[in-house]
Amino acid sequence: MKFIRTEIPEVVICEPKVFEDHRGYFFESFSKKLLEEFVGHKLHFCQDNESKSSYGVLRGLHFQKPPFTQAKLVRVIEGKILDVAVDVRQGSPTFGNYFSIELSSENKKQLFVPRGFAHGFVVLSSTAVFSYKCDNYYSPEHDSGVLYNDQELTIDWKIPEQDLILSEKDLKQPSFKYMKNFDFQNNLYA
Ligand SMILES: Cc1cn([C@H]2C[C@H](O)[C@@H](COP(=O)(O)OP(=O)(O)O[C@H]3O[C@@H](C)C(=O)[C@@H](O)[C@H]3O)O2)c(=O)[nH]c1=O
Repeated sequence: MKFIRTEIPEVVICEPKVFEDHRGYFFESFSKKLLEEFVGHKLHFCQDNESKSSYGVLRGLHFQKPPFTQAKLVRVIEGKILDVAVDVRQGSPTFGNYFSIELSSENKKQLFVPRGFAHGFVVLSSTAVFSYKCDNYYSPEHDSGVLYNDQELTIDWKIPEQDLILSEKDLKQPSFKYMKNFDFQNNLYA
């Protein structure tokens, strides 16, 4: 597994080593030890999620409020997406910055999205199956988000606005300027 820091250093691209032969392919999709060594702290992934979406579906931008903040390790099993992580840690040198990357079943790249980031993705292929690990359990009471097309964030979602399909919830997410000063620091890692 190769790990690459992005321009937001805590956001890490993970590139598995893929072994191909006449039967197909094999790769280690997750190694707790290697990822912990690279990020420099323990990770306690406790919930795995999967969703399937069609072209233009945009899920996000989501995060859970303390004390249920979540780090995520995300990947694509089928299809292609643009994955986006926004730094919502007030006081961070990259507060309000975002990192985006294409993840696909073909390139097999994964993204480590730390706690204190809002996360979302849009589907670029006809369908996509998205799979991810979380290091905290789902807590609907702590579910929160930021509007995908917030004027301050100016995220390039790479597909025409008229093709986007969002949930009612995501169409009504608050704008970034209402982002509260959540205490992510004290909820970073156990
Ligand atoms: C996220 C989640 C949802 N649900 C339920 C709640 C709801 O009825 C249904 C669909 O929920 P949502 O609309 O929030 O699903 P979705 O929009 O796919 O939410 C996900 O989006 C991506 C971008 C993320 O980063 C994830 O952490 C998660 O927030 O599934 C759970 O039971 N457990 C979970 O962990």
